[in-house]
Amino acid sequence: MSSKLSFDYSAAKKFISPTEVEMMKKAVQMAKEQLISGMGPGSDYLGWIDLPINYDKDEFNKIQKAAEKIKADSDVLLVIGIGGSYLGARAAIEFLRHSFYNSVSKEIRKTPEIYFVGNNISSTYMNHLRDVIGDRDFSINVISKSGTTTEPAIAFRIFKKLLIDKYGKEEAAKRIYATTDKSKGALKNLATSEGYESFVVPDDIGGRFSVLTAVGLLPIAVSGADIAKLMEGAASMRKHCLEAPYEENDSLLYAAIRNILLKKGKTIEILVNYEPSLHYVSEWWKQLYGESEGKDQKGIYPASVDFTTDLHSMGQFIQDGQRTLFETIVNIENSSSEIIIEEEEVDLDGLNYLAGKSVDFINKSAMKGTLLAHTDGNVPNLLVNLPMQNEYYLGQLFYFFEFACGISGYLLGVNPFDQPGVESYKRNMFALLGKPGYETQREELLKRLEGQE
Ligand SMILES: O=P(O)(O)OC[C@H]1O[C@](O)(CO)[C@@H](O)[C@@H]1O
Repeated sequence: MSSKLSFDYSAAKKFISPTEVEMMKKAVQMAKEQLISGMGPGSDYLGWIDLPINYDKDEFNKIQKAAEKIKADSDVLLVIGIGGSYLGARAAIEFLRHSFYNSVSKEIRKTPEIYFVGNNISSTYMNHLRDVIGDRDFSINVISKSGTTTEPAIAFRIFKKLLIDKYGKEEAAKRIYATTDKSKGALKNLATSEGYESFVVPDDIGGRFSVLTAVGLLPIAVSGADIAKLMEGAASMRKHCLEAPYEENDSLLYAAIRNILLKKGKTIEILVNYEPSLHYVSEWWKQLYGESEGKDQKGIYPASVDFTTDLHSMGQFIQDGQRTLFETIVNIENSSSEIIIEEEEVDLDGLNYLAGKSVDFINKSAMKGTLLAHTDGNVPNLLVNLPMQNEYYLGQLFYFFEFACGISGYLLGVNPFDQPGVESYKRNMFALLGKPGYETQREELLKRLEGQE
């Protein structure tokens, strides 16, 4: 077993020549130089680079204390946030904790149930969540870097009322934890005026790079996962990313290879897993790469599948559809639990040939077989190997993808740290909702919508 995450593109060698990898070296090194010197575009948002060795220890202790209080006084924690203020925490909790975290008995889980809200505008979802909370004790961690995002603001208004109705204003304020900008935004103002305990999203860390700040760490700590180990893993990967030479640098090579493949018309990258617990890691990764690279009419479209589940739905397309795809498999080398297939006296289901084999061995065989089949179908397959499913290696994985994302964005010639395109839908939504200041756009949009009827 290797002691760190490793990137392996040996299965894709028929699509990529050693010369191409060598020829990318200079560009990658320049991108790295730009990134770490802060000379590239978006350099106001590079706080994540040194975060794993440079984080605010007082804030970290405060997070752990708050987590202990929530664990002690709440059956349920609501985590309100969207995008980067949601996906990292959910990815970590689903990856690190029980597959049925909220449903398993409290004796096994030992920590509060955790539900995510404010990541959609569905009244059905929110009403159903009220049913789940029932009359149990709960707390809220509301997370918004800008403090002005509509989805979490709506959910917060609704669930804050529930909390106040249950506990009264004063006690409710003690059960609200706000993670936001240190000085500005509606949420910060509310937190200050109501006296909520607050945590800071540093100015120089964008939402999608914020999982290792209080944004991710407070909910992750409440779930019982070890956030110190998570930071340790990220710190070890930071060292590797910064110090390992190009030829041995997993993150630099991943950035290089995906850009080589893009130049060959592989415009869609599918992140693949064989463990359901990685589903939200893929969702986190999609925002990281989608918001960072998809601009100026450029970028690799980040998609994801959960195998073997999706082999029975998307498998046909990947094997045989339009040849614009490549796959990156996140492979957990050593499964954390084992089931052995038992022999049955009468082999009615025809599975006795598997007797004595572990379910993980079967899963890995499915992975290897699929990798070869997809490669034969002209879909290059890359591998990101994680030795085990724990906090340390998840910290490595987060940092590995973040660093590669910065490099890859610069290779592509975009600013990987802004997201101007997200504003378009917001402007239209505000205009249609009649938000003050959007009167002219409202008229125009209403006319356009009438024309469509
Ligand atoms: O933390 P905030 O400011 O509520 O933003 C949530 C998400 O919304 C976006 O700003 C896009 O609108 C993402 O970049 C961000 O992760």
